[in-house]
Amino acid sequence: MHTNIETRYANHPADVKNYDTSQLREHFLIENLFVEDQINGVYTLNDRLIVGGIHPVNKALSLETVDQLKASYFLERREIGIINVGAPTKIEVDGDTFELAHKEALYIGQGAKDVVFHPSTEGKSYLYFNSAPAHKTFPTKKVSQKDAEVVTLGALENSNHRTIYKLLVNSVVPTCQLQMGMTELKPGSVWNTMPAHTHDRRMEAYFYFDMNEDQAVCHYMGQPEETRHIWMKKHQAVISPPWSIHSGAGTSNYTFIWGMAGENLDYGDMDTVAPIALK
Ligand SMILES: O=C[C@H](O)[C@@H](O)CC(=O)C(=O)O
Ligand SMILES: [Zn+2]
Repeated sequence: MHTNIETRYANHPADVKNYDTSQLREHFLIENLFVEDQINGVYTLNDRLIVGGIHPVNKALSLETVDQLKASYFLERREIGIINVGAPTKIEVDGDTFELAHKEALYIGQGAKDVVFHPSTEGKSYLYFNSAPAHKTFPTKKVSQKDAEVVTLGALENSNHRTIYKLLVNSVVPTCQLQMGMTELKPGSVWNTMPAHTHDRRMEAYFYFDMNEDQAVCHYMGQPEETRHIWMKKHQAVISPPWSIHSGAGTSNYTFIWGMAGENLDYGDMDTVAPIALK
């Protein structure tokens, strides 16, 4: 076995209000996604999303089923989205090989039995994934930044100039409930998702990368009138419950991956909160 998936329960906002720093980190922060020759992650009871990292170095790693699923194979009742945050690498899906360049995504539909992640021959293979329960099989598809729905938001004057690549969204690839994409901040811009928002219909997970090891991102969460922060390093992820804002400010620019699951596939369904309304 090379897979480690830890269960995290969902939290009530009235309870989270009383969490200290270590409790906030224990419940929401995901620190060790990339361990050599392992698949590591978290099964959150927020919409049952699995958030994980795959780091094959010396051997290929198969997507094993885990206890939480009580399924004979991982994708028996699930779909998965994978984004390459490392060197170019190969993923095999029931005998078909997909070459994934840096920042390319792969959607694998429910029912795929043999999924194998290979070490990179050009550097280190780092793959980040989100997986959600699925009721139907949609075709497996590779998605590059050029296939994405792209929007550029913000301005350098507000330190939030950024490009959003909607990779695994329903205008690009049909999915049951998973949506994933990547947001790149321009040099000099540090704020993501500002103005912030909530979407009670969907939970979300953020994963920060593309930054120097000695830089950090201060991630904001909580109800808009009761916010908290979690300091995060490169290659860490954080769970955002449906009732929480999810926004961050870095000590440099960075890129992050967002992934959602829940009630709808409507990216635009969000309740925006003005900066001056936050507490
Ligand atoms: O619900 C959507 C997600 O929070 C992100 O796509 C927001 C984001 O990338 C940004 O504004 O920088
Ligand atoms: Zn969001």
